[in-house]
Amino acid sequence: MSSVEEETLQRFLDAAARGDVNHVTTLLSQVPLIINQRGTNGWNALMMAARNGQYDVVEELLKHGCDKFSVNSSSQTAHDIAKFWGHRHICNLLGGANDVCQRVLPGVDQTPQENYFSRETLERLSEKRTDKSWMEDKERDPRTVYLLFNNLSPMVGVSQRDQGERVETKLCRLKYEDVKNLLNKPTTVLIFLGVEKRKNPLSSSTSSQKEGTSCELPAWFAVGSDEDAGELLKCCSDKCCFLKKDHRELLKLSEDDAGVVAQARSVLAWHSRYSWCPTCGSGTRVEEGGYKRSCLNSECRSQQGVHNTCYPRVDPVVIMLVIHPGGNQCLLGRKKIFPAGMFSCLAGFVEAGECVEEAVRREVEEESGVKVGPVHYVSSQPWPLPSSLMIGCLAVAMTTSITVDENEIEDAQWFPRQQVMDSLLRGDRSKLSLPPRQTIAHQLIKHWINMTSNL
Ligand SMILES: NC(=O)c1ccc[n+]([C@@H]2O[C@H](COP(=O)([O-])OP(=O)(O)OC[C@H]3O[C@@H](n4cnc5c(N)ncnc54)[C@H](O)[C@@H]3O)[C@@H](O)[C@H]2O)c1
Ligand SMILES: [Mg+2]
Ligand SMILES: [Mg+2]
Ligand SMILES: [Mg+2]
Ligand SMILES: [Zn+2]
Repeated sequence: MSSVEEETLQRFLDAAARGDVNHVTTLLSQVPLIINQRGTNGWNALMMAARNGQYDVVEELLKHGCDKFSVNSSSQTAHDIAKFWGHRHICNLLGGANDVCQRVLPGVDQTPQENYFSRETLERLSEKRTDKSWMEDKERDPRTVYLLFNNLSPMVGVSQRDQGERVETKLCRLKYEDVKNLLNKPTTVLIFLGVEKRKNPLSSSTSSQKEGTSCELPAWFAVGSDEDAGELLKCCSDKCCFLKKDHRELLKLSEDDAGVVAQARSVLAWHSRYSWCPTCGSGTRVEEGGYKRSCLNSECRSQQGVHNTCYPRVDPVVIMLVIHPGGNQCLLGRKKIFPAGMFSCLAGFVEAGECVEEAVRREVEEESGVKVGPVHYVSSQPWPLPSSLMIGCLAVAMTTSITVDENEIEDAQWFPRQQVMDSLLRGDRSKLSLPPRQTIAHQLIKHWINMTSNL
């Protein structure tokens, strides 16, 4: 960032903190990108306004589409900051529909929580998946956006930002002309992801109007190909590459891009693992915009009734922060593959014929020997590696002695709340390091800390 840009950003942040709406609006019209930029302390304008109770500025920034989920270096959102400083009116503004929620569901925790991989920037329009001619028109439409995947890795461009401090990984958005030859190849898989969402989803009053307008909007497709990566990169004129096969690379995307990748990658992973009919072993045909594989054998049992083998699968996984009966410690474990010093929430696949609460109790007891009583759902997260749905819970321990199942985890311990806070909020990783903010494990831990700190 040049010194002029730095100075403009400082003036913008000061204006937000002071509540000078006019100055904020003027600077926004001159430098729109400034809206989410963060100053030296990691705070953006929304956080500054939230800290100082500047209602009008918060309203103006939201109107201009600022990112209300962005976090400062202590992992706090603007909502966390407003809550901490007691600005309830700002919490309501940042929480959106909280007032209505309080009225119809009194007592329900309203802390807005959006997990990485969860953001839906597209309207899936599932009813259009069977409309072949609409789909073909969309495929050829020059406004249509194509995302290209090679062996499940998305094609990205890499751009430097913020004086090289932060490197942003952005999905390459290709056009029909770029991919049309690839689409003709028999091994290419094409997935209809949806259409772009309208700016104001509440604006149309009837469903027929909604139908009319949504269908006009630009469509997005994912294209999966296992051909030579070097050849595929020629589809794009910009400098780009395929993300490395390390799952941490997927955590470098923006929230918007991560949401689309979660959808595309899970469906493509299903195609790559389920090429043959799981019921009779025959070949299959891709249908419904990539959301179904039908068996080619007309005698196959999967042709009758609804067969879940024909649709992309989602595997439920429970992930839980277990709280000590004393209330001031939580149970964290580590797998051998974790980086040194890192501990996380316990987790495990839900088994057939098992409810979420029982899966939590069973997995915790299997892995740590601790018996769990009440279980409370907090939030969920799609985890596209390849297609888990993480179901995040808080659970209360009934016993405290730990016996680690060494086949699954290497260690499990009770950690005092203060030590967890030091790591989470102050970045002190000398005694404990936690998973990054993009994981629901991190968000569950943060949720517990927030819940119990009278913020
Ligand atoms: N987003 C997060 O914060 C986060 C944190 C922890 C774990 N996870 C994910 O949750 C998943 C499950 O956690 P875990 O490994 O502790 O589970 P787990 O404790 O159930 O143990 C995994 C074992 O369960 C068996 N298994 C049962 N059903 C399975 C299925 N449908 N697919 C694959 N294996 C199955 C396999 O033997 C596997 O080795 C992990 O794969 C990981 O990717 C995500
Ligand atoms: Mg387990
Ligand atoms: Mg486990
Ligand atoms: Mg298990
Ligand atoms: Zn079959």
